Amino acid sequence: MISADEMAVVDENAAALGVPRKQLMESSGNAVARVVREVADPGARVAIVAGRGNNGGDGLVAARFLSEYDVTVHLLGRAETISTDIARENWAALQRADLDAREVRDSTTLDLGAPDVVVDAMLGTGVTGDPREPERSAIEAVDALDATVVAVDVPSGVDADTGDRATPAVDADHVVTFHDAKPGLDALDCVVTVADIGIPAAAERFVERGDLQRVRRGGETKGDNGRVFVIGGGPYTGAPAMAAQGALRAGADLSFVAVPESVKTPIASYAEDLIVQPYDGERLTPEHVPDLVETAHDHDDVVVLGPGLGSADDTLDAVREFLDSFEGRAVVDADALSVVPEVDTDADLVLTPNSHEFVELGGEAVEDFRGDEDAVESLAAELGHVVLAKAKTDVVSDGERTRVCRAGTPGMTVGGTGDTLAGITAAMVATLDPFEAACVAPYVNGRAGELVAEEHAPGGGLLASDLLDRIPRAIWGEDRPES
Ligand SMILES: NC(=O)C1=CN([C@@H]2O[C@H](COP(=O)(O)OP(=O)(O)OC[C@H]3O[C@@H](n4cnc5c(N)ncnc54)[C@H](O)[C@@H]3O)[C@@H](O)[C@H]2O)[C@H](O)CC1
Ligand SMILES: [K+]
Repeated sequence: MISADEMAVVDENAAALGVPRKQLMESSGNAVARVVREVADPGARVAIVAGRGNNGGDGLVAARFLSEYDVTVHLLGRAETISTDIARENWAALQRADLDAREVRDSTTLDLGAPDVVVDAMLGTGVTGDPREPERSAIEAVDALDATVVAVDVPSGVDADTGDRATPAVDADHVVTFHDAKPGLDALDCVVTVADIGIPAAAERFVERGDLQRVRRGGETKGDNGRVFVIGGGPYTGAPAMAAQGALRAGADLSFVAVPESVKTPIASYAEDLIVQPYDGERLTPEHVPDLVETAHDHDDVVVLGPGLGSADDTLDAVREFLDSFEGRAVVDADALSVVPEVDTDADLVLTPNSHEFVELGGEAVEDFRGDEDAVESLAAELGHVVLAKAKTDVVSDGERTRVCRAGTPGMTVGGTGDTLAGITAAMVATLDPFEAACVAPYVNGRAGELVAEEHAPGGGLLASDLLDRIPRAIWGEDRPES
């Protein structure tokens, strides 16, 4: 089962892997034609009613695979209003091939004749709201016919995710859906064919640019896009600042940094955008914990626990106590990771171990997580938290779902890229399900590194701080062609 939103992610990932949508459309149209051949003999009259999106595009492709039938294509609107390049190119091919393809400029003049089969290629997963004209009249015309109806992807007027039927909606005898079953088709009283259209499994397994569709920028008031609260500092100062800036660059509205008084000034000097809240002393100790937990709970912050904390005994005691009493969402990184197996926390955690910390957490020692994804999956299942295992190839698992992220560049072995990743992850956790957040964050971090390498550090010498101002482009950048 796959939702329409998830299908759009997989579609774009297939394109990123070199299988463009036009190729998928060719396979989709071919699959529709195969079902038409199952339900009608050669010579039968086939009316293909096409909308102006890619659902219509599938129908236009199907027309080319039905040469032994008496096919008429009815495009619901003027060709120049076709909404995607690939559908428009398929319309042009029909015109040049001199197939009987007509533009229906006024839905009241729609005359489908008396076809044996109707292909419903009007509305698919891109439908918004109840069918509007001309699709509305066309659906009523199709339902009034005494013909076998083959719907493309989903009957027009039916919601692919919920199965809800708009008024009007097509009564289909057959539905040809693509790649995976759609939840909304289950309850329909018709024959459903799930057609493989050549999307590689990798389009779901690997995190690619399609996953960026998940990144949400929501509400209008400050904080709607997340508040991140970095608890770090201690011996090291760069790490908490880098994590806090990474969070802002990835879309968080506010980024707070709790660090020892002793390092407040250098951290505040890194970026005026950070709100530094010092705690007294030289490092995190248990007496600081109640206030930190209260602050995090009061503001529903996504916490980043760990950057630069160091591993003094009383600091690790403080981490233990924090996790014991914190019930919100947190990214746990660096020195804070080692105590996670010891505490039974109610918090929703995303753990971001490198290969050394992975073993400290109880994971199996592996060369690279790629090829040993099971090790990550079993550790996540054992700990009951999302694990983002970082290496040349990152592997993310929540104990059931496991995905692989290959984005990045060799120069990213430099110190600090784990800190930017922790901040990006927290920003994503603020608006996404923790597993999805943990999948898209390393893609963003890796893509930012690739942009740095492309622009000014091709051989190496990349600084983690170089990633920061590339993060927005990695997410919302201009290089995301319609594919
Ligand atoms: N991997 C795959 O599953 C593939 C699926 N394909 C097909 O693509 C459609 C989705 O195409 P999309 O262009 O996103 O949207 P639609 O064609 O479904 O509809 C958009 C189209 O219709 C207009 N529209 C939207 N809402 C309404 C409405 N309520 N009333 C009237 N008109 C409406 C809108 O303006 C657009 O013009 C999917 O279903 C598959 O069939 C790809 O072919 C390849 C891979
Ligand atoms: K349809």
